[in-house]
Amino acid sequence: MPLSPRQTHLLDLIERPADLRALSRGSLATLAEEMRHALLEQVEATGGHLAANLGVVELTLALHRVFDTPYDRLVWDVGHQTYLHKMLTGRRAWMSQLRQHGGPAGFTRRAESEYDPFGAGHSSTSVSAALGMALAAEQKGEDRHAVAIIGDGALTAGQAFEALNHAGDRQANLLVIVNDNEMSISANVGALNQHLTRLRSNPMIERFRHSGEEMLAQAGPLGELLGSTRAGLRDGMRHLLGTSSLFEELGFRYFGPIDGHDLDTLLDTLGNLREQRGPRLLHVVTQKGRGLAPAERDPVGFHGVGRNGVSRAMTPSTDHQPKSAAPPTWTEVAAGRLEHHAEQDERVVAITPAMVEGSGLKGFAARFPERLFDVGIAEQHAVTLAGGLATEGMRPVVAIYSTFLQRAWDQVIHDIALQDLPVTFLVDRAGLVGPDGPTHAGSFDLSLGMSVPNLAVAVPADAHDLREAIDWALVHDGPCLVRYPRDRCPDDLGGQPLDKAATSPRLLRRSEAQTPRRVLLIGIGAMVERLIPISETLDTTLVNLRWARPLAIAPLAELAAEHDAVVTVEEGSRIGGVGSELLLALAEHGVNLPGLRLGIEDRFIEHGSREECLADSGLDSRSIAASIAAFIGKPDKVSAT
Ligand SMILES: Cc1ncc(C[n+]2csc(CCOP(=O)(O)OP(=O)(O)O)c2C)c(N)n1
Ligand SMILES: CC(=O)[C@@H](O)[C@H](O)COP(=O)(O)O
Ligand SMILES: [Mg+2]
Repeated sequence: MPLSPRQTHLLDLIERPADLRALSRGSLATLAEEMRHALLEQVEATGGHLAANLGVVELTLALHRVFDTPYDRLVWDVGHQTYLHKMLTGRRAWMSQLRQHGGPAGFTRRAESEYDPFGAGHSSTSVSAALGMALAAEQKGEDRHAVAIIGDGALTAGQAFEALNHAGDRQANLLVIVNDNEMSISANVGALNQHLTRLRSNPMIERFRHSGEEMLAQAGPLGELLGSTRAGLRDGMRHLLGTSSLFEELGFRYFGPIDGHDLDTLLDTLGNLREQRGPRLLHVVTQKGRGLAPAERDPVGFHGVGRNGVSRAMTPSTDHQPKSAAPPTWTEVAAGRLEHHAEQDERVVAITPAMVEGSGLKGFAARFPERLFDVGIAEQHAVTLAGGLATEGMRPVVAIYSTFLQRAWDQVIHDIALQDLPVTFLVDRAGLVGPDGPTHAGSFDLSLGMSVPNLAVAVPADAHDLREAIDWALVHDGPCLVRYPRDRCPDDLGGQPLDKAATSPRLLRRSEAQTPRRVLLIGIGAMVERLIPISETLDTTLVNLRWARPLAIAPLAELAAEHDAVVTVEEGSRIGGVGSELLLALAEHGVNLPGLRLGIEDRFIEHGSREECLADSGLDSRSIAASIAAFIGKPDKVSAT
């Protein structure tokens, strides 16, 4: 059922937030309606993060109405809920290319607009960043507001607490807005979430607060005098009732909870807060998916949707749709093997930092609910928790995206590898992810992992390798990282092992070319599949490396010695990656050949489709073939040694 176009008379008037401030207050409810509809139309056309945006229509409008943006700084956490913010800040027409090559990013981005004072994509940074801005304003003597808007999910991360801890102590001039919709991507978890629920569901506090404030208002000048101690009175009441908020204990004045869809309440409350200084926290209750019934019912399914995702949701589904014949994703294959092991071995437990769905753990959750730990957005904790479990003989598996693991490399090194603990890391979204862009690209797990002692690193090229790697990891007496991309997974690319080790590379093809043009092409991970036709066309030998650590250097050196050049291809940072390590190791083994390393270039790759991102880094099939051909076509270089 296509979305019916609707007029957006008021929204059409808004080029900048200043235009919004010029509208009559009475027209704002209509504007909110228009914004919600424009959002649906836009996500229908482009896909993107829908449910979180539907939940912040009124909040976004109210913030830009009350605060003097961009002079006042709005720092949105994660940034996945900023589509309306972008619409109101001069990017509405451009949004038709959202997350596409050359279009606006799906997150905030400094380079995009002066209204995006801080870029994000990873969660829980907003309070730190806004605090930095508040302290800078203090240093420079500027009276500007710094406002962090953070979700209840993002609030579960350690960094958010670190920032609150600092801000409360400094008594910084900072407003933190907690956008509480009781959801992370999945239902939110944790004791803090329960604390927010208690705060939400304490009408007694609200009654006391309102009647107390009314009394003060009616007391005229005396009330005003007392008004300065109003926060103190309120704090006292909360203490008396035993419902003091954690935030007050940390030095913030706590306001709310208020209904984040009630525009009048939002405007009044934010207006009042704008007149105050010091650390303030406003608890706003919103509904993820608000205004689109299917998204309200299923905010998890509507966290992110593809093109036409809105109209599809509104079309009654037929249960007879043909099943897709496409191969499974890497995520599905890995999750299936994990479940297989969990079935066999009760020591196998899975840990996810708030990515149950994305990491393919729904099946595991249903089958082994007691053995799945969703720790919230807490990557560092997830890793060290696994370490603790491993010390007690469990076989923990941390299912994590490469990009989010970046948060926890100290834990991987210090807590896991240094103690040689048997923790398995299923590192998903390794490589270029596409529309989420550089904030979410998994470019660094290989170059980081290559240098960590004790850490085994599997780079499976197909489902067969992936299953074997997980099998190996779960009996190995030490840590192991298994990495794979956001893509479909080929079943079995075949090939012969180079030696008897379980971690041996596989030879897929032998070159028939004569010296001096015999090239050994070493494919790393998911790149191997696209190298098969290239190696045939260019007549190279082709090896599927399978394991980056341990690196099977002896059989590889033997094979390389029969060649005149070596080319490595990996979907990870070229700098310090597997290719670099391999070529150096070969040289140390006396095989000193000209080498070409293909990998993610030394710059951040912009968003686009996954194929466009690969092309941007020279890793699509055509570019790889061209690079190798150019390399082979330089006989001087090839014959130089
Ligand atoms: C460090 C990090 N871990 C995980 C994610 C993936 N992620 C994106 S949004 C999200 C849920 C955030 O929940 P919340 O902050 O409450 O925002 P909501 O979507 O509910 O508005 C998660 C887990 C991320 N972006 N960054
Ligand atoms: C905003 C965020 O970080 C997630 O929602 C992310 O976009 C999910 O990515 P996948 O679609 O790859 O699971
Ligand atoms: Mg939330």
